[in-house]
Amino acid sequence: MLPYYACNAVVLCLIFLDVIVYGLVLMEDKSDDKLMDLLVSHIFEKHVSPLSSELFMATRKRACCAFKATRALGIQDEEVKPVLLNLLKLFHMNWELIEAEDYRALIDAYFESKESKSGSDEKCLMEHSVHERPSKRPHLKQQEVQISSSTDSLSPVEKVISSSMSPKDSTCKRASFAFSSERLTVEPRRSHPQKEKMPPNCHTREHIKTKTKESVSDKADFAEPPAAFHPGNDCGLGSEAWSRVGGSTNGNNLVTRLGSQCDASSSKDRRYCNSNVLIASSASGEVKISLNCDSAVRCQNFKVPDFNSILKYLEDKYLMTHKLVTPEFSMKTLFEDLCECYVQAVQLHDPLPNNKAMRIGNSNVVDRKSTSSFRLSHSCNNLLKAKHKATACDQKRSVRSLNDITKGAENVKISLVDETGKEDFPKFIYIPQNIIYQNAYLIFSLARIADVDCCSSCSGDCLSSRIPCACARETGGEFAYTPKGLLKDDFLTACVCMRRAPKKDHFVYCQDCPLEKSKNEYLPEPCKGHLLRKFIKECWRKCGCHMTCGNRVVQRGITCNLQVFMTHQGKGWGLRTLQDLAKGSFVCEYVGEILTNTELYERNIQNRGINRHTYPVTLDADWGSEKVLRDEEALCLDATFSGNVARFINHRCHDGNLIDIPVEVETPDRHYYHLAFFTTRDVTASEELTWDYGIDFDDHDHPIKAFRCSCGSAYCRDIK
Ligand SMILES: C[S@@+](CC[C@H](N)C(=O)[O-])C[C@H]1O[C@@H](n2cnc3c(N)ncnc32)[C@H](O)[C@@H]1O
Repeated sequence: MLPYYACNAVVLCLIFLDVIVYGLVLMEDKSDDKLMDLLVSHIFEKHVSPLSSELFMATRKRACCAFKATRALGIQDEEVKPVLLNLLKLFHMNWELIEAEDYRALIDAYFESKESKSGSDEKCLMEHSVHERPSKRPHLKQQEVQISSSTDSLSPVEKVISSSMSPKDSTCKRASFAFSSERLTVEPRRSHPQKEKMPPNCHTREHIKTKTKESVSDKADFAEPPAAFHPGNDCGLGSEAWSRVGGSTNGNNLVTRLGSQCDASSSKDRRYCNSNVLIASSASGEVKISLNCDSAVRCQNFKVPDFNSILKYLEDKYLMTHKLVTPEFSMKTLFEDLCECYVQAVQLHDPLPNNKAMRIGNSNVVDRKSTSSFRLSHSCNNLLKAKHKATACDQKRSVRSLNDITKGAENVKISLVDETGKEDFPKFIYIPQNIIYQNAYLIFSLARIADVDCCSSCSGDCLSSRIPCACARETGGEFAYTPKGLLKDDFLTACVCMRRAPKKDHFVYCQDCPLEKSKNEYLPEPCKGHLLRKFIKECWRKCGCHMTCGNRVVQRGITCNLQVFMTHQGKGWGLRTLQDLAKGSFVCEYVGEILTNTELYERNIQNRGINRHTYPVTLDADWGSEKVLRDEEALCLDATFSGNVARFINHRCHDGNLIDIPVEVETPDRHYYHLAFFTTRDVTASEELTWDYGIDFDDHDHPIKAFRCSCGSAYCRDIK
């Protein structure tokens, strides 16, 4: 209990504060007085009947709110005035239309009026309109710049950050999200040099930031422990797993509320009432997003809407307003992106064991203490990036895409997108099949395939015959594929186990290792060992079966919908699937130039010192079975200059969702074979496809030049 005098002091302080705040409100209003009066009289210029003071005041208030919304974008009232007058005329004084969607009509009209101007202003605004248009909408900007003072009243354990409108704003119809998971929105406290350089008509997020009372950067603090609280019933996420782990303060479980509140009482329009977005993550890495639109629930005749149609509606709306050019944009991917980013942000900011430095991107090693959110945003997706990037007219950011990198060479188109808009398109020649570079010794001849190695007496589909044909001999008398074209579970499991947990006897050591020999002809080092592999043998030309035979999967080429994209973890380009893939699906083959190891070694020497991605794989699956291999028989594939889409598949230590399996097609020996990628588990649309390159990060002699791994796997081998 507080003593009586202390209570009085508190009350007095509150009154004093109120007076100050009220004074500020008045001061601000006073400065606008003239303009407002002038504007309202302009509005009613042609008004014939006597104007009631109520109507005058109501109009004044609405105009005031409109200016507030545009001022938040750094636009001068004077500039908005003619636009507002025009719109009122156009809409026959219907304010609702102007106020709808956070004054979108007004803001769009303002920018459109600006765009039609000539000169440098125009150029700047054009760029602005392309890259900044989405953020013209105040509620979106709010997501990034406003933190509610109401968060102060929340318990520190919750750290739930929601937005609420200040008392001054409460009469304005404006829905606002405070996008402010503390750790997602931290910014370095520094001045922005671009701000000074910007032309006066470039209204940027930075402008907005300066106008908000309390910017995110003032609030956030990296040093604070991660927010964690029990996502109870109120957030609607109370599944067992979540509630079980919730409430702990170990930093693994996070709940962030992106709230939107507005004075419902003052808003007749239900669309602008309370809503909030809640994101929770569990220790196991799951992320759940809960949308709470209580105003919708309060609607008469409330029915649960079909979520897909809401997503479709949103997609259309965003495609229109954001002018996104990527054909793959969908709300689903946006949400997935949001989850991914959330998890990344969480991972990146988890305390590191022994205070070790944390790595962000390819080669950046930064001390945790000096880590700024600028780096965090660099490694996160563009939801976060946008916040930092779109600060000036000269900083372009637009999605760039290619429709088909294969130029028609594959059965399917493979698109490429760069959501950062910053990367040069990769330079290489797309080839759908391996080609010999120079010295590799390869003979594809029917004469080399003995009758016992093919099924000339078969017809139709070998998989449907009661007794498996000779082509199944390689896989123990059973075909590796199911009738649906997937790898059989047993076969896949055996391959994955050999790869992930190889036993000693899974390695073979060649007497005269071609890899070592290629480095030094005179004093070769002992062989480091090659992993024994399981092979698939597909039917081929000498076989009597049909091309649609179930034992011809890899040779029929890519059938799934793939996309090359710019990763957000500093890995460069990556490959993702745009469709769900069942476990055991064939994805693509690794295609490149067929080189001898000596040729590859020489290429690597030439490229030494050049900081670039490398793309070789060694075809060493059977090197142990022959005592000595001639140089021209010890082969590898290099996709650096010529290759297919597989050249974009990034490495993931241990638990990649793809596995590479050797496939014999046209040659009976195993000096040359195809390397085909199959999924190791069910993969969902938009997941990045990865495989374990099998590299030892300490072996600097490995044909794949060592890189700092940012695979994100819990089993990453490159943790130093
Ligand atoms: C076969 S390429 C993969 C495609 C490549 N990311 C690109 O942009 O073209 C292999 C190169 O990608 C990069 N890379 C692949 N996986 C990575 C990972 N887990 N972490 C960091 N870099 C990676 C490395 O530079 C590596 O040399």
